[in-house]
Amino acid sequence: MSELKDLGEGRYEGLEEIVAIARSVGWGAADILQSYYRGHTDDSSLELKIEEKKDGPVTAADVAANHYILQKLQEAFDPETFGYLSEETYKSLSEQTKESLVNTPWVWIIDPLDGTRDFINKTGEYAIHIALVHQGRPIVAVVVWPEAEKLYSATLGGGTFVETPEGAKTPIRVSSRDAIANLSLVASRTHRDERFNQLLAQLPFKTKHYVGSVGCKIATIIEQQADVYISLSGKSAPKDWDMAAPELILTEAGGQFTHFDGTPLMYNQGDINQWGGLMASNGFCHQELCTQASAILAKIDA
Ligand SMILES: Nc1ncnc2c1ncn2[C@@H]1O[C@H](COP(=O)(O)O)[C@@H](OP(=O)(O)O)[C@H]1O
Ligand SMILES: [Mg+2]
Repeated sequence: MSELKDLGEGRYEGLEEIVAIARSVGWGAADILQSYYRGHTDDSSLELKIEEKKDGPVTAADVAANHYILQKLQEAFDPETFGYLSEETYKSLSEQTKESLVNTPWVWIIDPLDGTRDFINKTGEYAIHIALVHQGRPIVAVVVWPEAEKLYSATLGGGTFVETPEGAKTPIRVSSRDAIANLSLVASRTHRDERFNQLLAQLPFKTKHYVGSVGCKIATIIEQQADVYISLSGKSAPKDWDMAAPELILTEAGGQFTHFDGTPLMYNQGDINQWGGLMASNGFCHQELCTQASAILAKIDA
């Protein structure tokens, strides 16, 4: 691999080579997840074992895809230089390793199976997220939606592309709908408490859809089937690996992705939770949506 260089001011050298590797790893992981999803029952090693954990279910598919992604990335990107923050392995890291990860400038943030609940329930809405962050911000991202046979990839400043297993890589952009009353919202199917439902009920969107997996929700926005995704933490919050790759594929496709107060999401900061309200949109009414959501929440909380 040729050298990855930080040229300053958000410019990098070597991102194209890196995203090419991440894309190939993304397709490989999709094959693994699909063999579990399809349930090749003649092969008992592909049986879907499900474990209910505090943070939700973990399946044998999560574990197998995680193993494959880490192995492939670590072969290409020296673990001496690159940190690895993955949903399936984070919990088992020692406090010392977690601390040194925070001080590592280049970190791969991986969710081998986002939308595990939907994977188990066979809605087809599950995704693989692979992002490289530099000093807390994403610079390379891959999101694969296996059941749609689509892979989305982005590099900072280089745009977002979509590809199919046999097709060419083509640029993709968000919709140009620019009035809130014409926008369609996508939100979580399962992570919604009463406060979040009240917020959504008071926002004047044209339509509301509930889709599993953050990667699939952001994919529906860059495919122009929706325009806005909102996340609001409750007792629990989504994590770095849920947001890092989807964020970059949206912003490089022309959208915006921020906290309700307009500040950027920061990753690998020690607390892997992404607390509070997060707004992802096609960009046209972003500021107005953030202002409205904050005002509605302030009333709900009063
Ligand atoms: N409020 C919340 N608390 C905890 N996790 C959340 C969350 N909102 C979203 N997530 C995580 O984001 C992913 C997509 O969730 P959803 O489909 O509900 O949008 C899931 O990841 P995993 O499936 O990787 O565990 C889920 O755990
Ligand atoms: Mg996830």
